[in-house]
Amino acid sequence: MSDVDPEVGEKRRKNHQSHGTKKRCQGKNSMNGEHKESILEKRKELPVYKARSEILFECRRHATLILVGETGSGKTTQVPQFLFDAGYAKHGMIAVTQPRRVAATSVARRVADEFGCRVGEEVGYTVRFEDSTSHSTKIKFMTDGMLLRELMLDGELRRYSTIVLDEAHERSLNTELLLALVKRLQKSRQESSFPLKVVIMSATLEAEAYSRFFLDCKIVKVPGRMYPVEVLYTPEPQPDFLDAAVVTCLQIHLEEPRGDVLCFLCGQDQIEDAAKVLQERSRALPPSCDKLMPCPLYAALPPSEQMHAFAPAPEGTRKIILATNIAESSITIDSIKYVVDNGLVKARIYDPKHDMESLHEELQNACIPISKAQAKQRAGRAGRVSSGKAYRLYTEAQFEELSAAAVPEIKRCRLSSMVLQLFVMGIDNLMEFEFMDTPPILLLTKALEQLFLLQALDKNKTLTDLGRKMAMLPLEPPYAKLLLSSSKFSCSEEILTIVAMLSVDSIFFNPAGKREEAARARHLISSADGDHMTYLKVYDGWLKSKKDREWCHQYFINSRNMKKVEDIRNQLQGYCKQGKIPLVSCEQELTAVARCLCTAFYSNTATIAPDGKSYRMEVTAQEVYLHPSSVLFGRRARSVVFDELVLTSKLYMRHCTVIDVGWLAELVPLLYKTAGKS
Ligand SMILES: Nc1ncnc2c1ncn2[C@@H]1O[C@H](COP(=O)(O)OP(=O)(O)OP(=O)(O)O)[C@@H](O)[C@H]1O
Repeated sequence: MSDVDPEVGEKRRKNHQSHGTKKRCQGKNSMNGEHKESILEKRKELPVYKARSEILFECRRHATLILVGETGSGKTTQVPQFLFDAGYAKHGMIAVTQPRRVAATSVARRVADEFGCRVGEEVGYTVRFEDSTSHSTKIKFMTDGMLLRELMLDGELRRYSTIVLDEAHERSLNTELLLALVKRLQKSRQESSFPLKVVIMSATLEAEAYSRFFLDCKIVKVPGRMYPVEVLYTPEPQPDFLDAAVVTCLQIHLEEPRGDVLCFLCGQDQIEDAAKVLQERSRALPPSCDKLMPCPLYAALPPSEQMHAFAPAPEGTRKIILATNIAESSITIDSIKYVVDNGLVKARIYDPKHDMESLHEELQNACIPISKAQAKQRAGRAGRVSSGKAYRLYTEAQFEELSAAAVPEIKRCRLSSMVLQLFVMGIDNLMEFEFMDTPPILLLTKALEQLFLLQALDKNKTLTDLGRKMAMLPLEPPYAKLLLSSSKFSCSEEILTIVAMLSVDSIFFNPAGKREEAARARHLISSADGDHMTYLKVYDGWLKSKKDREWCHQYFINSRNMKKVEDIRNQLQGYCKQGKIPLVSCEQELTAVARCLCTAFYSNTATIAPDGKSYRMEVTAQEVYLHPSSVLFGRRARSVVFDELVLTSKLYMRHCTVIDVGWLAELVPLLYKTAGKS
């Protein structure tokens, strides 16, 4: 493979295009000469473009390359095109992984535009439930979860000549697993006639640690950034981040020159609250002032609505994008000039000892401080097409106290899903498997134990048929087991609804000032059998109302989330059909649903204590409480099964359903007989 001169690269591309489909020249995205020239001019200004020869030179010499360059310097958009121009896509595709779907889809659009094709032609993307690639695709953006899925089906990944792991500083379980598996795959392919090229990229990565893991591979550091970003801190710590964020956005709107704002908040609830407050306060703005347009951006938002954040605002309007950390890395929204950073991120931390997720602060604001690397990434969303400002809603001293990088998920999350994926790939000796950061033994043991009790592994720690099927579903193992067992209990239609309902943030509104009214309305639609059965009633009621917004309003139900539920339900139904899981309904025989829940959430069962308030878990005798949001709260149900245990001020059971403990020995003999509870 030879390095190519940039102009030659352009020529090669032109030639390549002339062999392509006629559609490209006729399609919407075919570029006129002026647009093409201006894009090429902009590309040439990027720091990464200037380092092109060096990058390709080192790429040729080394199997693995680590590339570090400032945010916005051009890593994501340029490097895949350099590799293409240098011929790396001749014998296989170039895969570029992204931690999130919004990044994969938006970056693919930009690169397709620069490349001069339509998305899905030479440049495409694959994210969960959406594949925009074709036979002509050479550069494929994808979430790291999708590449893992492909690895499970084809362990050699022979369709790819090159894998670019972008935003590798984000140590999610998926990135972690990919780093380890790609290293392993590279070793096995090195000996074949089809070696695998690996490029690892980020603006904020501890390059030396990654280099050590990849056998002291080459690090290329690209100097320079596009435009300066001025960082401003608050003089005092902020007691209320939501209020501080709203006030800062309004201040920017009143005092700063044109340019959109990207404001980081924790989760959908905060975003919706902030959008409402901004909407209300903007009515009091002087008529001479530009209009203000709040624009939510979070993972649960349908992709078509997420795209509003990327579209230009109407003339005379300033867009305020209210986003979770899905907008933290990789994406460019070209109009962003100001970033407001609350310094927090929603995070769950798993406690293996008690087998529960602990949430920090109160449930609604389950946030932990971000790392310095994340703060840098957030600020880096400005300064990409012009200079910008980052308003940090914390003091400089608080910034200095932040850890350099986030704790990798492999050290703090439930690992059962990851372990199951490894087993499907034939990797069952976890102690010898080379992770970049070794997971704590307790987390691994808990994962193995959970998979055994879910019958995904047998007593010899061998993957079962059920385990293999579970791994193919895009769900955490207990939910996958729930769905796979449901036809045996003749309630797959009901379980599909429940799993879809549990996949969205919350379907109930609980607005401040109207809490009692909301509770009364919820009571009218609740089921005395518990939360899961209430979800069934709500979904049924919503369908019968013909998805009426007024009906949702009456019961304080989030109609947008209900649509999301329907969407997820349809997708899961598709998986059931593929996996030949019969779709059957138990009609009104809801005991079947409760029994099915026990098989998946086998250890999450509890019985009321003599005080009539607390509960004792059946297996561990741990003291737990019904969460106040449960419809069973205050109803003194005798025994319950629940799907989540969370620690706030007490240990709370969330999503609870009434059961008969007598079922357990029959349904989960592996646990209840050995625990002497039968
Ligand atoms: N959609 C877009 N509209 C306008 N300009 C864009 C767009 N996408 C990218 N750019 C330009 O290309 C530059 C490089 O973006 P790119 O995503 O490749 O940078 P990066 O180095 O990967 O950044 P990060 O580390 O933040 O992911 C941006 O700074 C911007 O100038």
